[in-house]
Amino acid sequence: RAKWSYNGPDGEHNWSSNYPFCGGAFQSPIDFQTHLLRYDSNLPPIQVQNYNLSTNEQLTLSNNGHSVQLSLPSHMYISSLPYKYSAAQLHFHWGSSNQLTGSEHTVNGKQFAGEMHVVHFNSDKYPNISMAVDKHDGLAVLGVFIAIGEFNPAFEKFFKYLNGIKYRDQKIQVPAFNIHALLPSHLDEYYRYDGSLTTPPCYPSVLWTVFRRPVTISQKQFLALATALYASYAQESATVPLHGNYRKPQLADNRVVLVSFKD
Ligand SMILES: NS(=O)(=O)c1c(F)c(F)c(S(=O)(=O)CCO)c(N[C@H]2CCCc3ccccc32)c1F
Ligand SMILES: [Zn+2]
Repeated sequence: RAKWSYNGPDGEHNWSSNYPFCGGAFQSPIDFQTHLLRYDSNLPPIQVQNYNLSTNEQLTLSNNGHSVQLSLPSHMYISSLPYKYSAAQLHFHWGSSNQLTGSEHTVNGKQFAGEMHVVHFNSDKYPNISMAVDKHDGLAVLGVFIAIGEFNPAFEKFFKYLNGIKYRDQKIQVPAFNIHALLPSHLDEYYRYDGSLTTPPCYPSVLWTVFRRPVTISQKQFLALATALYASYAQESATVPLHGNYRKPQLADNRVVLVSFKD
């Protein structure tokens, strides 16, 4: 597997030389420009099941060198889509300590401070995410914009452990908690389009649902996320900070973005 990063010689402009899909169609993220949007009254509110995990369950929090990810049990799922999509993991994209612009999707060019992705796979058709990841109906990702505002106690449930996974491939077990509390209000208002993984191998296998409303975390919480982690291994002398891990918006081509809200 070729290495890739968000800047330098292995940056996104060169992803397609090792990962051909990254130069293909249906790429994500995109800019939700008003003229691309089409209201669809048939889009139901997003419904999720078993997101309220019990505290005696444990989740694996890890630094994979590209993001901070939290493993999720497959008994969590989305029930309002044409297939059952079971949870796999959630992870984040952010800017840097002085750049409050780290979201992947944007709204009329507006970038939020960060973005959370809850990755699910089609468990009606595939036994696990590895079998689903490159199929056109394989994945469904919930995108949540992150804005700076009130302190968010739900995010603190795992932000407080970030110093235990400062370096690449470090992982720790953390007590599970109510993942639903990480989602914004109004799960009935969202953008919907067919797209891809936003990291290599960029498979065009994702049904994207990006909620209209952001969640907020405090400036202090955002700084912890933006400054705690390294993309480099613990024993490496040259540390590489992990920040700015967002792909730029891709061409929408003639894709329509459906929206579940009118105004
Ligand atoms: N933005 S995004 O497209 O949602 C997105 C990321 F940005 C992202 F960094 C990851 S990663 O952390 O796994 C690092 C690089 O793949 C994923 N992983 C997914 C897809 C790849 C295979 C796989 C296997 C198990 C669990 C999750 C995933 C990802 F889907
Ligand atoms: Zn992501």
